[in-house]
Amino acid sequence: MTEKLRIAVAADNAGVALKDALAAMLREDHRVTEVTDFGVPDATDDRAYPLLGLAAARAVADGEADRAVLVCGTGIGMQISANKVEGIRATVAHDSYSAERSIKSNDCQVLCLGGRVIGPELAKKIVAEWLGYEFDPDSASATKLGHITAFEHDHQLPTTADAAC
Ligand SMILES: O=C[C@H](O)[C@H](O)COP(=O)(O)O
Repeated sequence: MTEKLRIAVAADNAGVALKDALAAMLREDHRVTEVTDFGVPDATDDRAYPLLGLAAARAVADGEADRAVLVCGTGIGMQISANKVEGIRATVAHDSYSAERSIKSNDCQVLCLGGRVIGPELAKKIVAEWLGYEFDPDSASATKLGHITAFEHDHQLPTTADAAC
C-alpha cells in the first residue's frame, strides 16, 4: 500500500491547463495528503519552464515533497531541468507502461508530461495509476540505479567489477 503522498506540481504557460487539471484531481485523491503548486498560476505568466520545474524538483530533493508532476509543452524541458537536481530521477511518460516502469524500474520521483502532447483524460489516468506504484528497494533494479547514484556523487564511470549487473 502506497503511503500518503505529498505532491509538487509545476508548469509553464504551455502546460498550465493540464497542470491545473491534474492538481485538481490530485487534491481529490485519498492517497495524496498535500499538493504544492509551484506555478505558473495562469497562461499569462510566461516564466520559462526551468524556473518552475527546478523549484518543484528541489522540493522533492529536499524532502518537502515525495513526488512531482511537471508539465510543459512536451515534458522534455521539465525532464531535463529536474534531472539537474541532485538525487532527482525524472522522466517523460505518456503511456501507462512507461509510467509504471519509471517507478518500479527507475524509482523516478518526478513525472513530466507535455500539455501539447497528451490530452487531460489520458494524463489523469496515467497519473492516477502512477500514484499507486512503489519502488522495491530490494529488487535487482536497485543495484542498477546504484550505479547512477554513485556516479552522481563521485563522477567515476562504473565498471563491471562494481556490481553483479
Ligand atoms: O521543453 C520545453 C517545453 O515544451 C516548453 O513548454 C516550450 O519550450 P519552447 O518555447 O522552447 O519550445
